[in-house]
Amino acid sequence: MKITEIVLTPIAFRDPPLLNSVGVHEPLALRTIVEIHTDEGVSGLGETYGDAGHLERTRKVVPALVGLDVYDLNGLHAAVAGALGGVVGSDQHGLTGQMTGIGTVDRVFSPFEVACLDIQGKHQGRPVVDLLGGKVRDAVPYSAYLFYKWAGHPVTGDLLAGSSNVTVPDQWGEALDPAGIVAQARKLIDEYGFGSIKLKGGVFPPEEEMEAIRALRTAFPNHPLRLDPNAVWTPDTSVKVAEQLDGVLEYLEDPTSSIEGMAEVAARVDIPLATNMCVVSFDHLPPAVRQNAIQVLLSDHHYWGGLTRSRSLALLCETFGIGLSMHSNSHLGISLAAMTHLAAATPNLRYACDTHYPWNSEDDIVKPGALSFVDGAVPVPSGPGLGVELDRDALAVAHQRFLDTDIRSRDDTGYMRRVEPSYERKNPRW
Ligand SMILES: O=C([O-])[C@@H](O)[C@@H](O)[C@H](O)[C@@H](O)C(=O)[O-]
Ligand SMILES: [Mg+2]
Repeated sequence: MKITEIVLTPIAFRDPPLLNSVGVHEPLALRTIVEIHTDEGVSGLGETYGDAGHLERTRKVVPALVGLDVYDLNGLHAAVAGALGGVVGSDQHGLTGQMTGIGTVDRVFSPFEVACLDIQGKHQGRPVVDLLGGKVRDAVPYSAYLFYKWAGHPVTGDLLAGSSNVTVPDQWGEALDPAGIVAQARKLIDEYGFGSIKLKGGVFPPEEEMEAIRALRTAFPNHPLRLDPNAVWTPDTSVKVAEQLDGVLEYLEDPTSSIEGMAEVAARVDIPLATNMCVVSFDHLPPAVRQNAIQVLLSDHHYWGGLTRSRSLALLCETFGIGLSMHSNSHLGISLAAMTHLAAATPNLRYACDTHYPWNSEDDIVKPGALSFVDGAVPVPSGPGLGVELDRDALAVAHQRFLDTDIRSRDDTGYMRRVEPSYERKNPRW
């Protein structure tokens, strides 16, 4: 079954002003939608990052993939590696860890692999979960992903003109203190039924973020809690926080940077440490295992080379006694479907997965119906392949948004500086 054509459509969708350790989300986030067409008339979908560098690398490999068989995933991976010719990318904002050569290949390969699995599933009349080993759960639990945030994006005349005085409030409201974070959690949990909570930290001094965690514990006594400051604490600060939140958090995510830094903290604390920053490609695993740096890995098929490689990663984690969770960046429904099929086929994925979806779902480019949240979990779409269909009108709107904006790469720090010119990026900050 040969690939006859690949269409890449860069899109932009609205994103609230979510704060993190390097700044704040811009009003629009970028993705690229991948459509693969075949000589048998079956087509498949993938979704990946939309930043300029990644888009360019993704475009670069397309000619090498046309003519290949959608069942030859090894051949496709080799073709991507060959076309990239050893190039090493960067995610610039740096929140998904340091990229390596193999990590770059895996990142570019991923949406093509997902689209090929979508085609294989449609061809065989089976959902993707069946191609990954079969369903071990009917629905995949996700966590309420909380962010400190402004009431809305600052606006003066044009969208990015930059004054912090005027804002257009969004439906989520402001969350800059424990009460705001608890209110945000309540809204997400009321609407989606989430049974776990993650707070994106690294925004305020650790004492304030611990206060927010304690407020969440009081408000939601039975919800497992996580805190993720994206590696802006020193090892000593990380140890202090871990000691004070021992018994409160199910895991502490990326408190400090590097495998060595995480190993130092892990040796001094009891609380499990999780990462989606210091172990982000296969060549990071041996040193992380040798140094006992992490207890939980947040996998992410977008940079671990797609769904089949993520299944291999799960097995490696099981082998080395590392727990498995799932990471998310801003994304739409094709990614949510892929994440759900993967998690449903991964027996040792025992933590609720992260998802940004509630923050961005209003601009989704898949037709409604296939994806829903029931008690905080997404039932595995039952249709063949990924089980989702493109909404061509919504895709056209999202592509036009991309054409109309100047944003070509995610730049949380640059956007923050337009609003607060004295903002400095620091690592470690505390
Ligand atoms: O979207 C964000 O601000 C997150 O901080 C994201 O970029 C991270 O990659 C991610 O969610 C994480 O868990 O580190
Ligand atoms: Mg993280």
